Amino acid sequence: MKITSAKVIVCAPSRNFVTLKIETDEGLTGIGDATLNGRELAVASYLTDHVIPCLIGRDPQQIEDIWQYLYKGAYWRRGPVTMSAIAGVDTALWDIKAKAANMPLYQLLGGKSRTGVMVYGHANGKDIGHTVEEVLRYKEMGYKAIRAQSGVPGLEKVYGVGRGTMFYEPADADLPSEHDWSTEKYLRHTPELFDKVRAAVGPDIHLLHDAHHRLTPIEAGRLGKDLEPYRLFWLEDTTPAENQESFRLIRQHTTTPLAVGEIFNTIWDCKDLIQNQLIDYIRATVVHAGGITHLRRIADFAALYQVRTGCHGATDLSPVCMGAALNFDLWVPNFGIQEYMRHTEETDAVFPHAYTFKDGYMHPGETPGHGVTIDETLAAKYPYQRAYLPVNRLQHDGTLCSW
Ligand SMILES: O=C(O)C(=O)C[C@H](O)[C@H](O)CO
Ligand SMILES: [Mg+2]
Repeated sequence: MKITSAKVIVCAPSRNFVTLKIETDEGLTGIGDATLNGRELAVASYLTDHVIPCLIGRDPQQIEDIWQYLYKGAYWRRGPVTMSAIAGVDTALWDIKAKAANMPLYQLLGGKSRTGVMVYGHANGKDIGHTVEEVLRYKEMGYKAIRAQSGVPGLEKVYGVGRGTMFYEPADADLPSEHDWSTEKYLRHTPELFDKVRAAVGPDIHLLHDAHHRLTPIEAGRLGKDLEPYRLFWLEDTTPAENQESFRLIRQHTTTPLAVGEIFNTIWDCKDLIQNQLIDYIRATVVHAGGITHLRRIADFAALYQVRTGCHGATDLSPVCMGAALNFDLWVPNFGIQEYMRHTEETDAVFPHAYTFKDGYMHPGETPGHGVTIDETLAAKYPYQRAYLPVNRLQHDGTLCSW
């Protein structure tokens, strides 16, 4: 088999997505997600200008060799743009291989290890009362695991709390919007939020929370300790993880399970975190961590240290990534949980998919490949629209801090 052509499709059905489509001389095609929120066109150019010319004529069945060729062959390794581009290629190649085998991708990976993929949904409210209502609404919809985020008194805009309740979308402006931040207000408010949420939802629902990189390690330790009575499934991204060693300080202070890694792009970003057992869940995902080929490597390494997977699954990861991730999740032995933030109807129409949700669990479906396609005619009706993630400033003096 040979790759005869490949193209990048950029479209914005409610938000921007970058999709790579690969065609072969045997009529099989595959698609991969290569979306990098707020930097989409950089990946599109990387693919079109630098990767696609190297793919033509290659055998799409040699997935590992093509992965190594793109990773080592660029000389410039790692980084979100490079690794999202490689992920787009890798996902499309796994799609083709599974179609050629006439199997859903999870079968090719080794078959299913569970009956369904437990997912967590996002309950967001403007205040504690509203968040409690939303958590109960998610419980009613069948979710077994729910992330709770709430507005903080005295802060105007807070990560995780959007305008709508089902489709929170942080990339909301054609220049970055500005949020304000106060760690003191957040740390006062969050234990009270979980006190109320846990009392309302009962002991059996898994609760999660995302601190979105805003705390120092010692503040993170304090928050983890304050949340211990509410038995969280995980506390995510408490502090930026460039310095992997800093998680040791958090660990020394709390038994609340820790998750990190949605912005990681290779195994090197989490090597120390995993081998020192400083985290419990690794959030790396198909699209930003080099595709199925590399994510599988991270998960196998994590398994040695009893670290489980918890793939990122916000709306900026396209249904193509979701389909690939669900096939991965159904197979991976050390699975923990999968994030599931529903896409809008417009997005779902552009990306018809085989995956389904029922009673808190998802299934990738039985369609050969990863089970997601793209309607190119419909996609063309939604041209790219520049959209940035917000920036954050300390409320008291305007210092730029992590968003
Ligand atoms: O879903 C999450 O946990 C996030 O933190 C979402 C991120 O803010 C989003 O994917 C950024 O593009
Ligand atoms: Mg997050």
